Amino acid sequence: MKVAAVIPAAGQGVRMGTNVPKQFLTLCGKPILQHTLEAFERCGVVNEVVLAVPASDLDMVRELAESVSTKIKNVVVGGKQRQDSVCNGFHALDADTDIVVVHDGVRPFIQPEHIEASIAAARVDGAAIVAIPVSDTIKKVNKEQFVEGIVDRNGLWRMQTPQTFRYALLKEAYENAAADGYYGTDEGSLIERLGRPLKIITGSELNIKITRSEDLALGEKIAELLLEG
Ligand SMILES: Nc1ccn([C@@H]2O[C@H](COP(=O)(O)OP(=O)(O)OP(=O)(O)O)[C@@H](O)[C@H]2O)c(=O)n1
Ligand SMILES: C[C@](O)(CO)[C@H](O)COP(=O)(O)O
Repeated sequence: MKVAAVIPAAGQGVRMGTNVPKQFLTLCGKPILQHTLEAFERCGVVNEVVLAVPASDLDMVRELAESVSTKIKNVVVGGKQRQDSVCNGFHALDADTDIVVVHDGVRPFIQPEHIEASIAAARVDGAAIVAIPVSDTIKKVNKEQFVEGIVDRNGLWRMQTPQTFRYALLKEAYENAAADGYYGTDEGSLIERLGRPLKIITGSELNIKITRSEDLALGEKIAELLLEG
């Protein structure tokens, strides 16, 4: 079985507000993207890794990636939106790939067992997403920041990555989305449009997406916690 990971890391990091895109910021002494690559290096089931990065960082990332990972198949230029970047990475894969694991470059605390669980589920069900159940009260809030109403949280889960698919299914999902000009915030939404099942794997609260500046301090603590464990 050939398993490939596509890691989108071509975002601007607007919400982080730094000049350097957040995937290259230092967390516990190394770039965030390096932590992510090391997690995939530790995951024995993944055979190869494709990265999508900003055009201006292609050479720098290729050097970094090849120094920490033995699995780099290609480093490609990302696109305008996250979906474009993942799609560019997908097109760098061989057609005999069985399973594709999509994982945000800025989720550095993914544990190999969650990657493996998503792969095992995708083999059976075609598509699997790592997610966690919502544990707060959820309300709909308007632009003026007044509550419009409560949302029943029963059955609500927060989607993370990895999002893992059989190659042929993801290919069909991209073709379908491209034909309709559809953009989603995750790959799972492209599968939903096809009406295919999506299995949910329970993940971890520690698998945060580094999005805003406060996530950097939180990330340092999570890294300490994982090192202790
Ligand atoms: N055009 C894009 C946009 C995002 N990403 C990647 O998708 C992941 C999750 O996206 P997000 O957290 O939204 O990152 P940014 O788009 O960089 O953040 P922002 O929306 O704050 O600009 C990140 O690894 C990011 O680099 C990408 O590869 N290409
Ligand atoms: C794919 C994702 O990580 C699932 O939670 C998320 O949607 C990506 O973040 P973005 O802010 O929508 O780019």
